[in-house]
Parts: sequence; C-alpha cells; structure tokens
Amino acid sequence: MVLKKLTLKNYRNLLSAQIEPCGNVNIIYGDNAQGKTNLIEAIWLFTGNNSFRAGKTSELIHFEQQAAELSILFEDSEREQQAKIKLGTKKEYFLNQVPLKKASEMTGNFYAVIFSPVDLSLADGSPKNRRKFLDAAISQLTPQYSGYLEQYERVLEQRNALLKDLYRFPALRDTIDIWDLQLAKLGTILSIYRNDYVKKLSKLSEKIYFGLSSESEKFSMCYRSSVFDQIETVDHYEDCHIQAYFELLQKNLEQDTKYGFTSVGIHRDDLELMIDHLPVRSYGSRGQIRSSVLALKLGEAELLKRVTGENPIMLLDDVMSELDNKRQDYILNHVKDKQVFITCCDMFNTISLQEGKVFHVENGSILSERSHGLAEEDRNVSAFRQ
Ligand SMILES: Nc1ncnc2c1ncn2[C@@H]1O[C@H](COP(=O)(O)OP(=O)(O)OP(=O)(O)O)[C@@H](O)[C@H]1O
Repeated sequence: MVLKKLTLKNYRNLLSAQIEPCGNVNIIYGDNAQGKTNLIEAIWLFTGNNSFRAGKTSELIHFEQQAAELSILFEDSEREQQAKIKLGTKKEYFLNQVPLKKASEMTGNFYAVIFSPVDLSLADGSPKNRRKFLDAAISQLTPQYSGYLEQYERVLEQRNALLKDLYRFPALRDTIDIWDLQLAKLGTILSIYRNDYVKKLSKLSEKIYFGLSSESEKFSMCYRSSVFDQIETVDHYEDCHIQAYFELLQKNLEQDTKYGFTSVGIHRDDLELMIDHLPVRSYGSRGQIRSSVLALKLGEAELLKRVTGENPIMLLDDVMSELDNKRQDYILNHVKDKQVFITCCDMFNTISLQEGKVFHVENGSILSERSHGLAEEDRNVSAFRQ
C-alpha cells in the first residue's frame, strides 16, 4: 500500500499542506512543536481509527477555523483510490467520493501501523492500553471483530447499570441472566479472536525483538484471560466455554452488585509482555520498553501483510530516541520494503538511509521536499555531529 498524495486544510497547525511522498522512506524533520506528529496523525485517521492523542474532533481543527478537510490518493496492489475526511460539527468519511456511514468502514481499505511515544504506555501502562492495542490490531485484520466488540461494550454497560439498580430493587435479579448469557457468548468469541491473534503475533514479535537486541534478549508475550486459562483457535469454541464464562459471571454476581461493576470478562484481560521471563512493565529499561513496543508494532505490520497481502504504511513518530545505533539500524533495515514515514528533529538518526524523500516542517508549513537520497550537506552535518 502506498500513499501517493496527502492534502490538508485547517488540520491542527497545518493550515494548508500538501505532500507527495515516495514509495519507500519519507523523513519528516523539523524542530519541536512544528507539526510533524500532526502530519502523521492525519494519515493515521484514514485507517478509520480515532486519533492516538486527541479526545475530541474539535481538537483536530485549527484553533481559528470551523472545519478541516483531509484528502489522500493511495494505491493498493489492485488500484488507485481516493479518500476524504471532513471534520466539523461531525466527522464525515468518503471513499472514492462515496460517503461512508461510519469511520470503521474505512478499515480494511487503508492499512497503516503507527508507533508514537504515547504507545510506550502499551508496555509500562495499564492493561487497558494493551487491550486497546489488541482490539485495534484485530479490527484491521478482521473487520467483524469491531462489531462484536461494540455489542459486548453495549451489553456490559447495560449489565453495570442493572447492577446498580439491583442493590435497590432485588426483584430485578432474574433479568441479569439475559445479559450474562449475551456477555458470555460475545466474550467467548472475542477471547478466542484475541488468543488466536496473540499466538500469531508472538511468533513474529519474538523474532523481531531477538534481532533488535542483537540476539541478546528473549522477548515473549502471553494473553492473560480473566475467564479462561486457554482456548485453542477461533474454530474451536464450544458451548462449554460459554457455559464456563456464564457461570463465572454468576459466581461473582454478589460481589459485582456490591461494587456496581462487572469484575470478570474480556474487559479485564491483559497481554503480558516479558523480557528474559521478567515482566517489562515492572523491570524494563526505557530502551527495552521502547524495543518491546516496536517489536509489537513491527510484528503487527508483518501479520497484516501476511493475512491481507498488503504491506501496511508504517508511521513512526519519534521512533529513534533512546535506542542505540544497532537498534536504530535494525529498524531502518526492517521497514525498508514498506512505505514509511519517520519523524525526527535531527537528521542524524536517519543517516543510514540511502534513498527516500525528506520533508522539512516548520511552523505548520512544509518548507521543502527533496527526493532520491539524503543530500550531501545532511551527511556532512551528521559527520560533523559525530
Ligand atoms: N487544533 C490546533 N490548531 C492549531 N495548532 C494546533 C492545534 N493542535 C495542536 N496545535 C499545535 O501544533 C503544534 C504541535 O505539533 P506536533 O505535535 O505535530 O509537533 P512536532 O513537530 O511533532 O513536535 P515534537 O518534535 O515536539 O514532537 C503545537 O505547537 C500545538 O500548539
């Protein structure tokens, strides 16, 4: 998959910007707070996912404007397509000029994998971040997954509301079974998808981490279910799994009623990440945390390629800091078969790249665009810094 053109109007501090990236490495460089991440974030929105940092749509529109417009021209292995996003009082998506009902309809059309500094919380933050990662990654691969997840979240909300009422109206007790059965069915399906995904991802990410650490550290991951110890594959779930899930919900009902929320289920599961058998969350150095997240993201990209046949676009925001030279080189080598966007403040980090396009961002404007190899003066600057 290749992004051929991106046009932005009133997007954050990028009032009017257009780039025509190359099919391999695109470097977006500039000082802090100039608009580099904003550019990456704009591309990411075309995957149908929410921004990795904005809470509200209004945050994405330039402070002094009422609406923003983003358009792309991209090419997959079959054809060239256009997509547009209009941001205003609502968010509107268009694919080849046809309006889409919701953002998730973009999923499966435009594939990208993002690494941004906020993703570091994937390794050392709360389980919620890791569940969010799994949900977004599986949804890109299997669009029906997000449908099941939406249903699960709706049912969970209803059950939690009912738990609060149960305290005052015990006669409502019987109605909880209806919600529990639905939660058990949807939760079982989602657990199986997540288990299956983690099994496939772990093989790829473990290998990537091994290479990233110059074969000196062993990375591993494991899906920790709050309900099941182990489920084999998507094709192998049976009524007994739904029954076990249902029984656990019922077993915890008294406690759940007391606290007003559902204490077991896929919304409490976790993805455990380990280096040399020690949890990254508790023992990882900053470089190891960054490397673990990168191994997950590069693994995600590899899996997407294997399943869909399309190479996802890699969006790497401030990826090089805190990594030693060997790890930086490994990353650059690992992504060179894909279209990549790398933001950095300093050209030094990307010096081992032999070809690509370089965009200089300053104060919300793209100042220059150069192609075919880093210019001689950039190499000299780097040599001087060394
Ligand atoms: N809605 C908005 N309207 C106008 N400017 C905005 C808006 N949202 C963010 N900005 C501005 O965009 C700038 C940040 O841009 P961005 O996060 O892309 O920086 P960056 O170049 O990636 O910097 P760094 O290297 O520090 O990560 C900030 O100055 C911020 O005030």
